[in-house]
Amino acid sequence: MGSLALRGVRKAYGPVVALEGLDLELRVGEVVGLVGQNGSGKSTLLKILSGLASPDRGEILLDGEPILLDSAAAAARYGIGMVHQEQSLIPNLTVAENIFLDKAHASKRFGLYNWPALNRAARLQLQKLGVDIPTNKRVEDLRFSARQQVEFAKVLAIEEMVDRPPLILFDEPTSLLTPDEIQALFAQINRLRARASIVFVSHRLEEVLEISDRVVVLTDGRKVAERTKQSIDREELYELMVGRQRVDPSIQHRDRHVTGAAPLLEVDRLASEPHFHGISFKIGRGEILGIAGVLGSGAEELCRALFGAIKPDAGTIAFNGGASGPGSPRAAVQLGIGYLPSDRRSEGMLPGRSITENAVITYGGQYGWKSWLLSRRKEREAAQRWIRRLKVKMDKEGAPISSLSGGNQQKVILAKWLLGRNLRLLLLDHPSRGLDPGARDDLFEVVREQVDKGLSVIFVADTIAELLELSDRIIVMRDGEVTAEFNPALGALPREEDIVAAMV
Ligand SMILES: Nc1ncnc2c1ncn2[C@@H]1O[C@H](COP(=O)(O)OP(=O)(O)OP(=O)(O)O)[C@@H](O)[C@H]1O
Repeated sequence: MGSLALRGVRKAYGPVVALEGLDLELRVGEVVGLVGQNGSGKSTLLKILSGLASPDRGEILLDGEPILLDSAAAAARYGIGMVHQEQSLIPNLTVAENIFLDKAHASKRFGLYNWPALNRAARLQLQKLGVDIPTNKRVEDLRFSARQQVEFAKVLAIEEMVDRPPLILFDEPTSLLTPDEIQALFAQINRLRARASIVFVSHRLEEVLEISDRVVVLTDGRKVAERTKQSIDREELYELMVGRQRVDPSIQHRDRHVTGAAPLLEVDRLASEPHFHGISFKIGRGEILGIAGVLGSGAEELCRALFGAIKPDAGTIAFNGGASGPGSPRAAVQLGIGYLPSDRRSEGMLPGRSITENAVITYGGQYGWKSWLLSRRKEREAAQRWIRRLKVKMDKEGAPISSLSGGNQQKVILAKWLLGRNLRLLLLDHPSRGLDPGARDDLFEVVREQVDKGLSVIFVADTIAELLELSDRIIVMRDGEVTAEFNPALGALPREEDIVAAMV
């Protein structure tokens, strides 16, 4: 049995202290759940453990001996590997190549692959997970969940390289998986548990409590609680993290009323092959339409089409009484349509620019151009109001957006849309992905408040619980078609299993 320990670890980025005085023990046979608000230091800790960042102070001990983790290769030599949230696979290489990509493997001679040996070795890795994926298939041709298993197998291949039990780090591994796929992942983690130490980072507290033996809570870079799974429940964990009690959202839902039936948007037999076809629905002013669908259901592309980013092949979009929907994102913005994409990093932000610049980028100029200084000041003040309201954790507004933690970047991108004075329809594609549970509740509160003032929202949900919590109406999509429609605003809350049945 071995153990890895952090002692007094500190890490700062300029004036921002990301981790302070952190002591943590990771033992073989144990899953440690790591939770904390956005910006509390979780990613920084994972980076330190995987050799991607070095602590400023403190030490890392392996079986009591100090070790230096100054690169990913050094971490791999000690048996440490990370299953990344955004997968690290190379799409046009085969499964086998990806599994052994960064490892010197015996199946490579004189720079050339011995393909049979490589495929055999890859099959062995996949067998450890109990999965059967063709090892000569290119990764781009696999479903997302299969790609994640390859990612997992790639990390597990570290096991053969070292003579000690591995430490496997999972960074929000479930956010793109279906409930069944999550259970399959948990079964694999359970199988692995006996011969590895595992760190599981997630904002989904139920899942953390299900899979972890011990839960560690970080606040502002410090460990504020460490509990065994038996000694804590979801509510207490939420309170420890967020610093307040959770309000039951179902009560808020009952209090909401749909403000008007006049349709703001009418979609009729809309199609964009191969993504979706025959999609028809209406959404009224002040209404929240939730869309359920797994990856590949077409829900994401539908949002893009409503924002004018994908041209439909057939059907019509009538917005606000107009005959046609937006022909381009620019036209969408002018019509009062906002869109929070699920891939915020590549589509939603300008990484080199400051937090404020990112917030005002879309609606710059909405206070007029006459008095330039006055308008800019109003713009900034409006941005600052939203940034405060959404509790963006930052050093200063002039800092680059890329210096924020993932969840806080997301809040800024959301603020960018909320700034729009003529915003009528907001398309939210997985808005809570990456947000901590408190931030997620704050976001939903903001959405409800804006909807009460007449904003309409289309929202592709991360989980069914969220869908039920926020939506007035729900449509379910599968393989590009609407397979079911539910109407919780009329009082009948659909059953979770009915929604799932229409999804998969
Ligand atoms: N490269 C960087 N430059 C400046 N500050 C940084 C940098 N990376 C992280 N930080 C800061 O360190 C703190 C911790 O960030 P970290 O990404 O570890 O948080 P997190 O808990 O993973 O958040 P999230 O849940 O949003 O992913 C934050 O205040 C963040 O702004």
